[in-house]
Amino acid sequence: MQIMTSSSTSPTSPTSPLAAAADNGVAAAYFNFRGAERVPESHVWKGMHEKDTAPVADGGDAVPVVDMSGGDDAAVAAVARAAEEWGGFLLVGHGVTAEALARVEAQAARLFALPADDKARGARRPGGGNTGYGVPPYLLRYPKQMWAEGYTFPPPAIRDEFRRVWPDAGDDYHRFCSAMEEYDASMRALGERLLAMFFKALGLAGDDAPGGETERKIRDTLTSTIHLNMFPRCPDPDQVVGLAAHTDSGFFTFILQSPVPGLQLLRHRPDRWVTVPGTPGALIVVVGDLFHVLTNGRFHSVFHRAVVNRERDRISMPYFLGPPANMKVTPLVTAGSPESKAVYQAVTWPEYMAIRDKLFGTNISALSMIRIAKEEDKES
Ligand SMILES: C=C1C[C@]23C[C@H]1CC[C@H]2[C@@]12CCC[C@@](C)(C(=O)O1)[C@H]2[C@@H]3C(=O)O
Ligand SMILES: O=C(O)CCC(=O)C(=O)O
Ligand SMILES: [Fe+2]
Repeated sequence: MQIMTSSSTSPTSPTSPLAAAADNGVAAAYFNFRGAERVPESHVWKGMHEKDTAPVADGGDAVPVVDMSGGDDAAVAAVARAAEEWGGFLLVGHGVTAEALARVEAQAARLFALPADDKARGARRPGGGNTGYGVPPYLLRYPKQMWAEGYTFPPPAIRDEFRRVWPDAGDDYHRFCSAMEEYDASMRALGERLLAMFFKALGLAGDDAPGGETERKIRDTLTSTIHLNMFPRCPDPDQVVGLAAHTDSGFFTFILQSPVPGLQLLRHRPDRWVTVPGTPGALIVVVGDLFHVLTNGRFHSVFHRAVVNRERDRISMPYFLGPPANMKVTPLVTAGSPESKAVYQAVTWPEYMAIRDKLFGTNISALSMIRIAKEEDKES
């Protein structure tokens, strides 16, 4: 079995784009998952499945489902409850057909099925932003590797980015780009609708409502990032993790997961992982840390992770929505909110990522770091 790590590739093949990237700590070459008969030590996670407990008996572990088919207003109460109690939910009746979603997923599958050298042309580059084929920098810091391949890109860059993978810009390239553009257009439109629903749920909607100005500003400047995940089937799924537990850092994320389940949400008291069903045509919404801050803690971000499967490859396509890099995200405090003052410091997305990065490996969460202590609260 061949194990490719940054240390084993870089000295021997200095011309490989992956090696060059790895030298700069930007991307690591992936292990060759295809046909792996056992899990190498580099990918073994100990104690990963400790919190795998039986679902609580009272039906409380059924992931909330929000159905938009009866109109957005009718679903606002369900959105509010799910965002407050779970920080995540299944979204159905959203108008994007299961067939359209399956088409996009099929294109992602074709990208990952390309020969390793083709994908390597798209490797993350130093100074290339959060873009390219490879492990996002934050995840590179874990001592163990995850059982996944990933490709990250901002939608406006689709055509340029994938010329790296398909330099001939043939039919495969065009089919892939069109599918991703279609996914972008659908998710962006849905993102704006859901944003409006979130604001209604907060009691802040409407142009002359207290949040009207903010809502418009957020809607008009929303940025998006697509991250394609491929979790190959694994000979020993209990030893590995597809994607380690994390919260998303932006506002909120749509996740298209293939009918193969694997996404789990963390629930508390007792701590346990709840598997999100692979409902065809459903999208999963997870609340991110900056939305937690914006709503002053009323909606909360949710820890989630992806586990892998012995029989089938699994694809997920998170679509991250967030503010532009220069926007200070400031808690919205209104009469209806349980807190009468902001309990979080205003932060930009990059500032928040830097805090989270610094705290990596500690038990301190980045959100708690920017939480305003009650004493300070009284003084201000
Ligand atoms: C727009 C985003 C959102 C990012 C960073 C950037 C691109 C890649 C995203 C992820 C994907 C994997 C988990 C995560 C935690 C990671 O390390 O990279 C995500 C992160 C975040 O939500 O913070
Ligand atoms: O694979 C999934 O369902 C979730 C992916 C995810 O959480 C992420 O990429 O941030
Ligand atoms: Fe995530």
